[in-house]
Amino acid sequence: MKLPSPAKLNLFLHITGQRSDGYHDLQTLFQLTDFCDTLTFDINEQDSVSISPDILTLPTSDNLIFKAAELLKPYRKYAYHGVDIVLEKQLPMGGGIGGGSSNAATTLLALNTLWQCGLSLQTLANLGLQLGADVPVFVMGTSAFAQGVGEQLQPVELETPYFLIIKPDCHVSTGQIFTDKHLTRDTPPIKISHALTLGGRNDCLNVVIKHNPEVNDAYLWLKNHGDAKLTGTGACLFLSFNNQQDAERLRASTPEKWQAWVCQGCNLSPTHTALNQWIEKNKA
Ligand SMILES: C[C@@](CO)(OP(=O)(O)O)[C@H](O)COP(=O)(O)OP(=O)(O)OC[C@H]1O[C@@H](n2ccc(N)nc2=O)[C@H](O)[C@@H]1O
Ligand SMILES: Nc1ncnc2c1ncn2[C@@H]1O[C@H](COP(=O)(O)OP(=O)(O)O)[C@@H](O)[C@H]1O
Repeated sequence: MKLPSPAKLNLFLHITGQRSDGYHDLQTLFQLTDFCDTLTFDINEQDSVSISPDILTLPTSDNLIFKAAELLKPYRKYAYHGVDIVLEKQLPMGGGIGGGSSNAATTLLALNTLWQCGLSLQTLANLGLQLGADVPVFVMGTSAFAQGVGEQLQPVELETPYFLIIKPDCHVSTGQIFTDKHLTRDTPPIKISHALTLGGRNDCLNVVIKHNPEVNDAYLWLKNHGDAKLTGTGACLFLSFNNQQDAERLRASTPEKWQAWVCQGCNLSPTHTALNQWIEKNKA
């Protein structure tokens, strides 16, 4: 089973409060995209989980793909079933586009079918939340307005523009951003109708820029060309376009020190589209 694993963008990200466990309450608009990793799953009968090729900076036991598979093991129909997974990585890691969370969600969705676990999407999303706040949106598989830490999801139909995504050459620590005392933590909650018509801003932007001069440089450059935004806690920035040619043109002139990609927004996750096709094709 070969499935795409998409990136998300946070079209805005408001921090509305802080919980007693230290985590922050958010309101965000998740837009799914067609910018994807690819995962191939091959069931084995040795009860083992393998991931190839190795990622030098990421031991297998820390890989969210491995953690997702281990989380699903108790629900397998046959306890001897394992899986060999090949990961074709395209999405930059730790860039605020949710690649790790997306890979975890794709693994939960694939193995729920291949291991015949029979869990509902909501149960898979609840399980996935243990791995990261962004896992549920990828499991549920639609662009969504999210609240809580990102697990209270209301599916939405968004426009599907093209995006230029750029990645400054630095790694933003999400923990450092959320512990900065200057972070805005009291944005008044908005209603979904407001979110869909008027949008919002990214409350993390100023703190991210303060700690990461490379993000500041890239933000200033992108801002010259339109309404530049930060996704999640960065480091990636993005700009939307009505047509692909304009996005490609700006990508071609992006300074070489920054990675840059063009993709399109989508309302249904490419994982779900491919999984549904696989299920249809493999019906007995
Ligand atoms: C900010 C968001 C928005 O989509 O995206 P990313 O930039 O990571 O993609 C997510 O909510 C990121 O959630 P998640 O992926 O679970 O965060 P982690 O990297 O595990 O969080 C690192 C640390 O940040 C703090 N943290 C994280 C999320 C949150 N809602 N409140 C927090 O206070 C916690 O101290 C946590 O230990
Ligand atoms: N399969 C994976 N792909 C990417 N990152 C992973 C994966 N498994 C674990 N990680 C870890 O999760 C961190 C966050 O990754 P990612 O979801 O890509 O970024 P972000 O949370 O910034 O959107 C990475 O820095 C990496 O250490």
